[in-house]
Amino acid sequence: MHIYSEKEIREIDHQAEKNGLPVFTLMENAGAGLYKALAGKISKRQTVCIAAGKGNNGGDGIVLARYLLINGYQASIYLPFGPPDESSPAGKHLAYLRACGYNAETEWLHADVLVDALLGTGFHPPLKEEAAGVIRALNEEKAMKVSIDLPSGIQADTGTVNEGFEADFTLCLHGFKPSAFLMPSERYYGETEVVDIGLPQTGNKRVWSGEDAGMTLPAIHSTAHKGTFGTGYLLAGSDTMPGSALLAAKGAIRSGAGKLIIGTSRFAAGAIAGAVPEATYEIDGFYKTAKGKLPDKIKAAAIGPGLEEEDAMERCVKTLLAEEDLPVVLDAGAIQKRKYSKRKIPPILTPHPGEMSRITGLSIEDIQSRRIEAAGQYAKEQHVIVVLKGRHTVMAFPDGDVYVNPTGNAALAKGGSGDSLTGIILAFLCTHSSIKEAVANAVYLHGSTADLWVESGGERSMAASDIPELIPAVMKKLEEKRRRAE
Ligand SMILES: NC(=O)C1=CN([C@@H]2O[C@H](COP(=O)(O)OP(=O)(O)OC[C@H]3O[C@@H](n4cnc5c(N)ncnc54)[C@H](O)[C@@H]3O)[C@@H](O)[C@H]2O)[C@H](O)CC1
Ligand SMILES: [K+]
Repeated sequence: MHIYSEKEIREIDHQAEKNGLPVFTLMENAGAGLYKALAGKISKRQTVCIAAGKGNNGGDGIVLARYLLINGYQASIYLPFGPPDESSPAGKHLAYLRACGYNAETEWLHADVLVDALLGTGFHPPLKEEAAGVIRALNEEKAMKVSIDLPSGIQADTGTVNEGFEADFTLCLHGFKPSAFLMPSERYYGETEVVDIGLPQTGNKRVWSGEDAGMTLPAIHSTAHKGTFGTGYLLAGSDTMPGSALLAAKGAIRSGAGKLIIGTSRFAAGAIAGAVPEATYEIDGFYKTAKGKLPDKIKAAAIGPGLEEEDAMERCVKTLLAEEDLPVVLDAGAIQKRKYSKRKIPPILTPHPGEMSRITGLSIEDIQSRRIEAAGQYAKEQHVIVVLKGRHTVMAFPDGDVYVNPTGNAALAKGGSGDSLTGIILAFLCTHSSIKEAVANAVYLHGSTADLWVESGGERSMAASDIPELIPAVMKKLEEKRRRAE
């Protein structure tokens, strides 16, 4: 399930045209694919009105109308801005439809099913008043509402919306557009489905699906012992925030960390040791690491939950990053504005939008309106892995790959939920051989705990401490997915 920006879609179309597959043909494929997807959702008793604009999005709607009519559906076409230019691909498809003998054009948009083919990736704000009026009229209709590619009035790449078609579902062509994962634009999409139009998938941005997680979760062999996966080192918790270390540690233990050393204050160790008897403790590990000392033979490290930014932090991070082969997660207090040099294993930063704003200098609003782009840019520039938390957590890698997480909900919007995520990532860095898969699966698993919670509990009531307790059931589901993928 790939994600393409407007620019990428334009380049893909251009390449296809150059290589012999013109937009006219892609439009034909789009219409046929849209028909297949839509026919399963509607009946021949229902009337379908396709509101088509003058661009290629409208052309897709015109081809869809032909397939519906050929197959006995009651379809009509509404052209509020007039017919497309005769020489354009959409204009040629309209001429072909007319030549087939169908008199489908109407001035009447009332129907059981309304298809929005007004504006697609070619829309650039501000929305003209004429188009806004049509979108408003469509929204007022009581009908099943379907958008082609993206809801009209929504931009492909940003989440900002002034006025848009409110779809019940959207049939996305070739792949998703970033705005399907941004707020508030996401709300206008309704349910989404990708329609294949015969082009190879070439992008480096995609949704990290449950299938991906199942395929990449490592198997546990019967010969495994506590040392099989190596030791995780967690630098977390302080006298005032001992709970952060607890939440991260429990996340790590429940996610399969064989051995865990927690570097924390004496007070915090005393406060949490009873709840995490599996771990060993490095008292004042933070200050020891700041002085250049690390426990022997650690496989991965995470630093930040429950730690304040202070002078020793920079020295501590420096010690960790000096170990070229050591995967390191930087969270909370360890996320500061700094320059990273290229490293064999890129540091993994887990900022929420506020922290992302602090380290990039961009406003939170700007980051949120283009999360995929903002995370991707920082990851490339700084040679780091960015896990930009929030709805649809974005994972961006220095090589340009970006994964968007489909799991999770507002139940996770609580203090402490990020601490558990850090622990889960730490455990997965120990158990996975691929850093990318470790990060993506950890984020997927973390979000899935909230999805499981809302099956029986209210979003509001979930606490961060519920996350580790929900991991075993979610892990079982993932393990089943893994077995099915074998
Ligand atoms: N590879 C693919 O995915 C393919 C997708 N297809 C479809 O093509 C559209 C994009 O088509 P394009 O012609 O570039 O643009 P649109 O149809 O989205 O829009 C052009 C249309 O919109 C008007 N317009 C632009 N901005 C505004 C505004 N602010 N207010 C009002 N009107 C505006 C403009 O004047 C034009 O009339 C993509 O979404 C897919 O649906 C191809 O069919 C095949 C390949
Ligand atoms: K549309």
